[in-house]
Amino acid sequence: MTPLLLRSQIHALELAHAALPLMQRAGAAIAAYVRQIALPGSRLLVLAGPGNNGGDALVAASLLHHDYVLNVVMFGDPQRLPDQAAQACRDWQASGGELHTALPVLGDTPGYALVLDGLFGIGLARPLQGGAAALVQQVNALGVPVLALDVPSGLCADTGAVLGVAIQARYTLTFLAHKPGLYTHDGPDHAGRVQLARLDVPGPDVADLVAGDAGVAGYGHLLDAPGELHALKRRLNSNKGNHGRVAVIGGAGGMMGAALLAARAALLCGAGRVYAGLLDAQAYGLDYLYPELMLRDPLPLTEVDAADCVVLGPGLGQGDLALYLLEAALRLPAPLVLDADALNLMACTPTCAEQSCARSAATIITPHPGEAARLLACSVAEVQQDRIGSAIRLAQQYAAITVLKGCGSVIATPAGHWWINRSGNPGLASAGMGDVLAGIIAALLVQGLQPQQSVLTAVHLHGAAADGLVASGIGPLGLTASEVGLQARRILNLWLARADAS
Ligand SMILES: NC(=O)C1=CN([C@@H]2O[C@H](COP(=O)(O)OP(=O)(O)OC[C@H]3O[C@@H](n4cnc5c(N)ncnc54)[C@H](OP(=O)(O)O)[C@@H]3O)[C@@H](O)[C@H]2O)[C@@H](O)CC1
Ligand SMILES: Nc1ncnc2c1ncn2[C@@H]1O[C@H](COP(=O)(O)OP(=O)(O)O)[C@@H](O)[C@H]1O
Ligand SMILES: [K+]
Repeated sequence: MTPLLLRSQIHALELAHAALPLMQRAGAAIAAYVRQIALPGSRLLVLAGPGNNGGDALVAASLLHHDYVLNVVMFGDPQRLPDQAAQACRDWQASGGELHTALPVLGDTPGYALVLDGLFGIGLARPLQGGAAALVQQVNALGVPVLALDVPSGLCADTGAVLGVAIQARYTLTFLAHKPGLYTHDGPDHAGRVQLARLDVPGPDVADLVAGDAGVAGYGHLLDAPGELHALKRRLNSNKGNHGRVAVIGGAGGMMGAALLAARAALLCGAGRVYAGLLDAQAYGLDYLYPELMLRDPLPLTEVDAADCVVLGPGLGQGDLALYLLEAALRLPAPLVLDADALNLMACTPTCAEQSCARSAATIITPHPGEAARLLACSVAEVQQDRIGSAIRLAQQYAAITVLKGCGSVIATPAGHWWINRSGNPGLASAGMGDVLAGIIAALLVQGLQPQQSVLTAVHLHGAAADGLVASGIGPLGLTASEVGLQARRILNLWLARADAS
């Protein structure tokens, strides 16, 4: 899996390799990339900021000078550039290059083929305001493809939060290592296609030694592959009893669909037996589409007691029975997946955190940002401003593997390990998708994957299913959770066959 480094960890890597000509290498990588995407002779707009990100842009400008028409806009005082960037600036001027202080008016001359955004990189320290914000807005309004250098200016490399306003790039060439902010929250909307230029610096072993902020164990990983699936391979001589029992509890009045979606997804992803304990007194005794499901009254907890994994929450409601079931489930010795209303109930029942921390089996919580905000007693905006930190805090507060859902779902463990999922698309932004995810996690878990591996694989599979459907014209508009469950089955079996063949 691809490492993701926080800014503090990138700085550690940079320090460890300070003797290398990194800015020269970054400039060369930019120039090579530009040659791939812009025709020689075309006009380029180069934005150079007040730090080393600007230095990178200026080195590239010098390298591209002979083959392109370049307009370089310097934001900030060139006299106050850091040493290497100041040298890059002198080199640019020595080669006859001009520095503009504002976007040149082009008049009748042909427009820009490409903008190189070297305003701010990982040194962005506060929201863009005034001249910087205006420049970014002007550039976004040009409607010209932008190549962001390292990070789109205005985007926080650690969190993917837009600080004021941010460059809307078509491409991002990022240096040394991938940054989490490119892959979660607003990052993917601003970064476009991301490519890494390692600058001939070996992997992030050094950064491994650097603990991030409080609670962060080290660098994270981009979840861009399914991982080890060997445990899912079935013996020829197997029976349903070998493939685990999932119990889904939820489906109060008007919300039975949520529990059925989770239960069906568990069935489709291979669980040997799936029970659905439905709170709705009017619940049908049968799921006509999937009569394989065993629909029960959630009380007594007989099937639940025997389950190898319990999913509690889809359509659960927040009444007295729901709370009773939550507290009973927290006492079960089986792994537990808590979603939706189970999380809302936990947020307003302080004893649940203590109960969750005391459990011997794995606890998995899958909040969307709204549920996470309730659990952390903060606003959704605060959760989103720091999705990695929020996921780790939740994992620690509940001693639970946590999936903070949304664009670039963040998975975190109580030990502070973290991942960002790369699969998925906004077709998933529709009702019922979270229920399907909970069911998939449980199915993988009861079939023998370890809890952490179940969560990572399920999250990636869920997104990959949506991506596969969108690629075949089903979605993003109108993609349904039921279709994602079916496609997850197809992809999981393909992954398994591929793993088997290799
Ligand atoms: N790491 C490496 O190994 C390598 C790094 N490289 C490159 O260096 C980049 C990091 O460079 P960097 O540290 O100089 O920071 P950078 O992003 O240019 O910005 C800092 C400047 O911006 C200013 N500033 C900040 N926020 C602001 C705001 N809101 N509004 C206005 N101003 C603001 C800030 O001013 P101050 O906060 O001091 O007032 C300071 O002047 C990195 O992204 C990569 O491109 C490559 O050369 C390859 C090797
Ligand atoms: N824009 C998006 N990009 C990628 N994944 C998304 C996006 N929006 C939603 N998802 C995914 O879809 C699922 C939605 O879950 P949730 O919000 O709990 O839905 P529901 O409560 O309706 O079941 C999560 O797995 C989430 O990560
Ligand atoms: K930039």
